[in-house]
Amino acid sequence: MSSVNHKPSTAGIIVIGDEILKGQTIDTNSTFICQHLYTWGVQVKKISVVSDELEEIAKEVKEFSEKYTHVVTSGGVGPTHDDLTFEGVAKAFNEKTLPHPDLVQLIKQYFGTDDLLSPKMKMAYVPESAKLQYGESKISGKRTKYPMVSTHNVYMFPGIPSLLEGAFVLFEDIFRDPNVKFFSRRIFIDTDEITVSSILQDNFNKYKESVSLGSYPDLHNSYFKVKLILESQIEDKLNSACEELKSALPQGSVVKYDENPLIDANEKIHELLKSENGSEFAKKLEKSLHTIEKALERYSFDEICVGFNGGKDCTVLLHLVYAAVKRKYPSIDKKLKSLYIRSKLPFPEVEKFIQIARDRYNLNELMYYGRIKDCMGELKNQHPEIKAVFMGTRNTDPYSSHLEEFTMTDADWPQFMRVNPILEWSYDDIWKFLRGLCVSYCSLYDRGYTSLGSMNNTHPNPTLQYIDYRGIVCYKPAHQLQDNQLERDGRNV
Ligand SMILES: Cc1cc2nc3c(=O)[nH]c(=O)nc-3n(C[C@H](O)[C@H](O)[C@H](O)COP(=O)(O)O)c2cc1C
Ligand SMILES: Nc1ncnc2c1ncn2[C@@H]1O[C@H](COP(=O)(O)OP(=O)(O)OP(=O)(O)O)[C@@H](O)[C@H]1O
Ligand SMILES: [Co+2]
Ligand SMILES: [K+]
Ligand SMILES: [Mg+2]
Repeated sequence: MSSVNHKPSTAGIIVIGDEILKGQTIDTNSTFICQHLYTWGVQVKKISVVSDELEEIAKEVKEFSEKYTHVVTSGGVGPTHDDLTFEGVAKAFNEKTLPHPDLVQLIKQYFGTDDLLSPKMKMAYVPESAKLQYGESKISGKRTKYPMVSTHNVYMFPGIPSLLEGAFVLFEDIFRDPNVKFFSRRIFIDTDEITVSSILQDNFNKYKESVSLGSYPDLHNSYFKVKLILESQIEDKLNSACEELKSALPQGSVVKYDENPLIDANEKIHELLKSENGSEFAKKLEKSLHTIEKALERYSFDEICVGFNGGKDCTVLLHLVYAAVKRKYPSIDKKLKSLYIRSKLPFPEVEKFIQIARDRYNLNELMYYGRIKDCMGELKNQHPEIKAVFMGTRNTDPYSSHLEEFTMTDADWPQFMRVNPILEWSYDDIWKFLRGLCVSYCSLYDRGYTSLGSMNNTHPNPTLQYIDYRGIVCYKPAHQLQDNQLERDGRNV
């Protein structure tokens, strides 16, 4: 084995395309490439975005190729006039482009033309010294149909994210540095950067030979203010730096944070249950899990749907149902359905959170506008397969004291089974669950809102109000509300 402090190989990434410089497309390819190169032990030194101009591409490729071990490009390999990557790379090495016989053959197979002047054939013109590299599918073990073009130390990938992502991971062997492994640790703190800057500086100075330390504030996180990332190739050094830093930070400022409570969601919920062993909360949580299990026995995956409007109660509900569904159907490829009935004046913060949750929980969101009862009728028409709607209703909600865990909608409503797994939960229980598992919730709750309706009828809860040192009116976060009875004090209806 070679030395642990082996100098890592380096890489530069060149993203090619006017659409990115005009802000019409968000570049996700460089992030994807960086994440993979990092885990493969390669240090990315620079990312550059260049326009679809031959000179620009050639100049950047030349410079990157001289400076870094590897150069990865994304984009500009299609058939249209603005796809100039192959020509640009050729120019960087003072080469011409020539049609590569294998590519000519491929294009003939796909498009049925072997006319060397056809625009489709443009994709076959690559730098003279180009090599074609075929990946091997990780699933079938077969050689991929379309090759990656490389020359010297430059590797050219398509710009379409799904194509780039599919292809890039197949070439791990080209990039992976077997002598390098990065270890990393994260510390989350709930004080601001200024308070800890001198502590960070001291730790950095002491370990700078072997450990890198980064500080990343997050202005919108409900759980921490700053994320600290320590990295090293030497695990022992990393551990000492990390331990020393933790004890130097102000007492109580380090918070336990789970960056992805959806991973092993079911196991984590059961850990919470165990840690609350025997409490009232644990009993209610256990009963909720049972209700959800029963519902999943009674109704098939297609027959269920989660009522999700971005509120705290349905956030708890969604997380519970998600965990149970994952457990019951571990390899299902269908999306869980959610129902969102949009009010006339939704808060933008709520809408944004609903979008984030939709992506995170991989939901098939069915959205309707108008009165709830009418929307339920539309739902019935468009999705006759749905029989049951999971809801985050609690007994203390208006008109809800009579509800049971399974209650049909009222006789004069479109008929659905309402499944209410968290009926008995108190306001505090809701926060114990969300904060105990680090589940993300709508940002309005951190600004004093304790229950959410529409913009025209919802305000921050007056009990949470205080005046800060500048004399400005502020609100404490919802989870700090003392009197559970006052939950709806910010609501007009
Ligand atoms: C899926 C679903 C089913 C509902 N079924 C009924 C019902 O059968 N009878 C009823 O009076 N209200 C029903 N409602 C309305 C709710 O009781 C309640 O008025 C609505 O969720 C607004 O709550 P909020 O004022 O706390 O925001 C239903 C709502 C939803 C989302
Ligand atoms: N517009 C809606 N679209 C879909 N489901 C809804 C809608 N309104 C209410 N629900 C369902 O009814 C439940 C009860 O609504 P409620 O407003 O009390 O709770 P919440 O929105 O989850 O949280 P909060 O009480 O903080 O507003 C929700 O949890 C959700 O399951
Ligand atoms: Co509620
Ligand atoms: K920083
Ligand atoms: Mg609500």
